[in-house]
Amino acid sequence: MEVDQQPIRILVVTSVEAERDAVLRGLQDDNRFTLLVGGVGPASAAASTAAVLATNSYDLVICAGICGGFIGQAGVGSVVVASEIICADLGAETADGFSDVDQLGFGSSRVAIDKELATKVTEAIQSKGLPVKMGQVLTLSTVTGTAETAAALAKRMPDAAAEAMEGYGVAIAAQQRGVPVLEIRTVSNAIGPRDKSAWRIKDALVALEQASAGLREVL
Ligand SMILES: O=C(O)c1cccc(C(=O)CC[C@H]2O[C@@H](n3cnc4c(=O)[nH]cnc43)[C@H](O)[C@@H]2O)c1
Repeated sequence: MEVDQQPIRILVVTSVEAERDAVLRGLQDDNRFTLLVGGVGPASAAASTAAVLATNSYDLVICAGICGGFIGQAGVGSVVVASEIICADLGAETADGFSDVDQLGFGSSRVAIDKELATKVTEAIQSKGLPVKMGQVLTLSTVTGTAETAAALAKRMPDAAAEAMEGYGVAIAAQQRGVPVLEIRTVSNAIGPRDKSAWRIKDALVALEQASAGLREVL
């Protein structure tokens, strides 16, 4: 007996409405995608995502939005597709520095990504003419706001490309349901001294729209 192939169902979680609207413009009414505004920060993102996944079935969850880029890794206006999602402040401060929960023996602060899928998405976004890289995306509850903290974080996490505030929450909710997850971020600001007036939010939202158009074509 031949079984009809069902279309893939994808849940995209953003933190705020402006990000959701940018993603929606890029997706152009593609009904395979459901958009959720999950709120700012990992707790709100996790709870919102888990609530939707409890009553609906999806094949893929994507955390999408704007982010800060590490200087020399991801420039303003560029796109980062997560190779790994890492909660960078989940652990303990010790006399010898930061210990993550993996070292403490309490689970993991890292969520793995399907590299083949992330590579396909990265290539599709690149085909839209956008600067894009695959790299670790950190989740933090507190936005980095000084040069000193930025330097310390870059030293502790040398392979990180970007930081944002929701990826790990979305990823844990998806992981607990056995659903694969991606994180796609566009860079609005360099990570460092806080100056929100310098954030290029409009440019990052335009890049998010274009990246979402690429996403639609590859999935
Ligand atoms: O003010 C606006 O018009 C506006 C439009 C869209 C988004 C925003 C946000 O403030 C989004 C907050 C969201 O952005 C992520 N983010 C951006 N830069 C950083 C950063 O340097 N470090 C950490 N997170 C960053 C984060 O995920 C926030 O939830 C405003």
